[in-house]
Amino acid sequence: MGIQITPSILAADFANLDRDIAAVPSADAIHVDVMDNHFVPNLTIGLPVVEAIRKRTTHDLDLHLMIEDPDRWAPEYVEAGAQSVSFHVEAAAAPVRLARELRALGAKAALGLKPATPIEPYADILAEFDKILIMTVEPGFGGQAFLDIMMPKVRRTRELIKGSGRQIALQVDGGISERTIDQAIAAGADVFVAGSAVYGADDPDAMVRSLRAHADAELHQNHVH
Ligand SMILES: O=C(CO)[C@@H](O)[C@H](O)COP(=O)(O)O
Ligand SMILES: [Fe+2]
Repeated sequence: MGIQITPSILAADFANLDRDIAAVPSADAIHVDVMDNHFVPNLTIGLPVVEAIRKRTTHDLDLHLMIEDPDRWAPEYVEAGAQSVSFHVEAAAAPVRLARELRALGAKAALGLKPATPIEPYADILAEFDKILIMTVEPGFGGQAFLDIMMPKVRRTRELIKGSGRQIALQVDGGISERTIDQAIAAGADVFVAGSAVYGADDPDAMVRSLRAHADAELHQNHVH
């Protein structure tokens, strides 16, 4: 599977999404944060904007739904053109049924966990997912400080993934930068969301490549995965 760097357009200019998505050709996918002002105290974009983005880029779209009632809405984001849809376990009524529905529609299904949500209760359903998303900030806003206290959970999740014998990606989201990515990779993450680090850089695409180089170097040094 390898390392993946997925820039978050939450830190882009929402009036210039076309330009800012085109500014990161080295991205493995574009991370799109959907917030509904209920599951998190912030409001971003929804289906019409995802449909519009889909027409403007050939990159995969990695949807991160921070919304209530994902059981109702997540499949619609596959119809809108997403290749991967993450929903939060704290919000889902029937996470296994929803994961199966997303996969049946042809998308990857990912299970998201807020910082205070432990992974252990979900050990038996991990194999239903293509990816686990461990939040390394409280969801809702970009530009927050990386929570290094989440690294034990990332390690435990990597162990559970190994135990499952499946190819399941492990994504971290929040506060990822050249300074913090090493800790996350050492803990076992292989997919990295970066918003402010990428779009706050003078050259966003150079930052994507730099983050990947950091991750590759740390991976080879530690042989963690
Ligand atoms: O899901 C979220 C925030 O809730 C993220 O995807 C942020 O967009 C990451 O931004 P940075 O922490 O990298 O600035
Ligand atoms: Fe996100």
